[in-house]
Amino acid sequence: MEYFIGDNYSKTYYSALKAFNSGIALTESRVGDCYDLSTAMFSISSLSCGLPFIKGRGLNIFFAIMEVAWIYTGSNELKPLQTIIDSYGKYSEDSISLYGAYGYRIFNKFGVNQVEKVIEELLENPYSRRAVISIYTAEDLNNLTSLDIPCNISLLFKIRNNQLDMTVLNRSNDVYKGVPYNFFVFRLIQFYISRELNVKVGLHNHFTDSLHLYKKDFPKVANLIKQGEVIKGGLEIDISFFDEIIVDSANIVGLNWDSINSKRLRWLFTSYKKFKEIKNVSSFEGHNEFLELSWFVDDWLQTHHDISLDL
Ligand SMILES: O=c1ccn([C@H]2C[C@H](O)[C@@H](COP(=O)(O)O)O2)c(=O)[nH]1
Repeated sequence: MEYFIGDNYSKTYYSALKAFNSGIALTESRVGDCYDLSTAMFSISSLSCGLPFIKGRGLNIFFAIMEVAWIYTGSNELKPLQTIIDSYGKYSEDSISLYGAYGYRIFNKFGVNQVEKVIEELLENPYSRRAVISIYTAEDLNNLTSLDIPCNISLLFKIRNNQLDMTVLNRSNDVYKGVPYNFFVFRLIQFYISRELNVKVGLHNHFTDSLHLYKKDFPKVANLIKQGEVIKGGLEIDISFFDEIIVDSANIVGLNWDSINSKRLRWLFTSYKKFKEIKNVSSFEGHNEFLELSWFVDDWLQTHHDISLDL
């Protein structure tokens, strides 16, 4: 078992990438050969929204925010995610919905709003050890040919020291493409519940039974490691960012980007739309006003489009 413990998402995530630097045996998997580190546990104490920033990683900030808003609205529709990542349809059986959709399972699918139930339980019994959100179900075992079986299987909440701790249980985790987005989306659920309970947001624990890196992504990770430290001392966006995403979640997911209330979110999505049309960096005009987001945008532009905002 590997442990990655820290007070900064970017630095802790970076230490997990570094763990793939040493001779781990290559194993086969459903979707290609990978290096499997086996069980791993992250435990992060931070006041950020959970999105790691590593220069050169080229994380898709537009997708990350779309996914978190999509989960918050309890949707299982493919379209919002496909709007950002064209190829996302490969995870859908009917080209309309996603079988494993996390938000749909958390809020709707089982006829229980599990977030509200957890809030009720912890308000009534602050010492409860029964506040559990289930994502994976027995039904999934009967449907293993699905293109989208949930990887994060349950979320556990406990109030300790007047803080809301969360433990995410994960069965299978892609360290490169899965972990950063998984941190961010479940951090929103932790934030929302802690806000409703009026307690501080606490530890973010994330256990996986398989932390792996696909062979095809190994050179990119090796490059990040060769390049050295996390730029900007591990940039963090404050967790209050979720307040803005929650307010605008329907506009984000509904693609009504001109109507987004938050200035920085409206800038992000309308600029993105313009960029898709004109493929020119000028679409991100005014970026200096939104520095934290601009670091992500710039890294995405540099990594995937070979252009820069010159921050
Ligand atoms: O939220 C998710 C969803 C998927 N994956 C990755 C883990 C695996 O690499 C792959 C799913 O493949 P199976 O474990 O289902 O074969 O996607 C994640 O890391 N997080």
